[in-house]
Amino acid sequence: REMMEVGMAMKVVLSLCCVGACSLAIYLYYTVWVVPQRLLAGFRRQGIGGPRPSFPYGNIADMREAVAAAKSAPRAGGRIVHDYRPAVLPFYDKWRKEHGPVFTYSMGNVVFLHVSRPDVVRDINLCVSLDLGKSSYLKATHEPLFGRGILKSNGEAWAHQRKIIAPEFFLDKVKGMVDLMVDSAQTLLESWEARVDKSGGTLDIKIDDDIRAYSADVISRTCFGSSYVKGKKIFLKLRELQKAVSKPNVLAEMTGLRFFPTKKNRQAWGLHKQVHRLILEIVKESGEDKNLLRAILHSASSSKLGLREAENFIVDNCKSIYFAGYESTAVTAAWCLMLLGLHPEWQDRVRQEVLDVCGGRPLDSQSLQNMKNLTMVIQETLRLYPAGAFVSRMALQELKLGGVHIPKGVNIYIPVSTMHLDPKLWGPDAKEFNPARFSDARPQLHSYLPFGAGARTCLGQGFATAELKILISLIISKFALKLSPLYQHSPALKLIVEPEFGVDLTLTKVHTYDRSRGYVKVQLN
Ligand code: HEM
Repeated sequence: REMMEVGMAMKVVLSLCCVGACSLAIYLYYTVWVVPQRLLAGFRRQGIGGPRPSFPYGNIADMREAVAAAKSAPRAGGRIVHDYRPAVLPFYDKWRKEHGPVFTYSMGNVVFLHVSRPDVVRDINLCVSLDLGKSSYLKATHEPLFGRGILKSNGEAWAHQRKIIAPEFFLDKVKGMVDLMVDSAQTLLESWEARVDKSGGTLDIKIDDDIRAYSADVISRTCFGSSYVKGKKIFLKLRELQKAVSKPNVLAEMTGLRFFPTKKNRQAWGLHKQVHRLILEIVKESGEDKNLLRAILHSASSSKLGLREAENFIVDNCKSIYFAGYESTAVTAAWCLMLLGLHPEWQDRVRQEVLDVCGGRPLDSQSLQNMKNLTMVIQETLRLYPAGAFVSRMALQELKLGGVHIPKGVNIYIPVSTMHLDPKLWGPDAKEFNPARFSDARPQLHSYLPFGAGARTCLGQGFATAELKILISLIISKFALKLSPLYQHSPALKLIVEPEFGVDLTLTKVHTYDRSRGYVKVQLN
């Protein structure tokens, strides 16, 4: 009898396990396949199609195939092609040809709406509702890098962070940072000058590390009141962290589970802990300067947050600023110098302009404003090489934009380069470097998106522009640049689009700075 009871109990347990396993399988099938299929069917009913997804990864295999094919395709025979889409996002080109400028695709159970139709983009730009948030795709993968800081948060939490951080980048604050930025640039200029002199007047140089150090120094000093030397470890760790999380963790994205101790996860968690500790050290040592760090600390201490939450609030927002303010500006400066190296005629125009505007006086915010050619060169760099490949959003509630009904949970991706290279918007020379196109006041307001769109637009835009103008004007007024034969043009999408092998330039000194006479032309042999 006892044996029978044990047997019965075993049967019950087994049956429960079977029921549990079946329910889990049905649940997974429902979330991974049925829900996204319903969303896609809803779009098809509106006449919006897209590539057919396969179970369970959607269109990921198609995307990988297209990337592999693009990698093995022959290069443009040494010619520099500014359109980075075939190299970086080859699948979009194919899908856009097949399905038009608005189409759907899926990655795992996440549904994407690709939008490159100007009227829909304009509506996204104009939408200020909190129901349109940041895309949650890759949130699990990127968690160690951004946490719940301003870059990735949504709703009231985001609005609160934006209110604290945005005023620190208003124009009057940026004006007050110009001297610090010029100071940071001196280190780079002096080191390049010494190296050019040492090598007999001309130097081949890979510029990226020096430019990153400049950008890191600017952020450290202006926002955190500390020097790059102090912040250096943070930047190095953040860059490692960026590399560690630059590939999607598909399993974590599909299941929401991030606790598998895979090698990549362990590496990212370790780096995250180290950065957390380093940022809190900077906080402890910070003085009473009125800077961004003070504003964040003040907000954390006046909110009703527990110690742990307050620390996370501080660290996540500092990490977001370190990352946002450092990478994209450094990469944009590198692309800009590459383009000037290719276009000596624009280099001459900018050099002359700097001499005319400054006349040997130190740079200030007014002279930066008067540099029209330089402004156009930077705008054109950001049009051809926008660091952010997409503007990404998510419908946190059901929305209607540009006449398209978008259900809750759908991710909206605007491919920035496609908007920037559209010949209907920018003319037949859209793929060429022609800064003069920006001589008309703000062309293509809603289709020029290097700093994003609408309520979530980059709040460091004025800061970044000042920082870029200072660096480029000082470099151009001292050196003539030529693109080195060592340069390999290969834009690559890491988290942002960067030159895969860096930028190699040949520098020759053209002016030297004399305290009494300002910039003095160097006599070239
Ligand atoms: C050339 C340099 C830069 C480029 C190309 C750039 C680009 C962008 C882009 C595309 C976005 C997303 C906007 C959107 O989704 O609509 C963004 C957001 C942001 N950027 Fe920048 N950025 C640059 C420099 C900076 C700097 C220097 C800072 C600060 C020091 C900064 C701080 C931020 C912040 C905090 C956000 C998040 C805004 C929010 O979600 O409310 N950026 N940036």
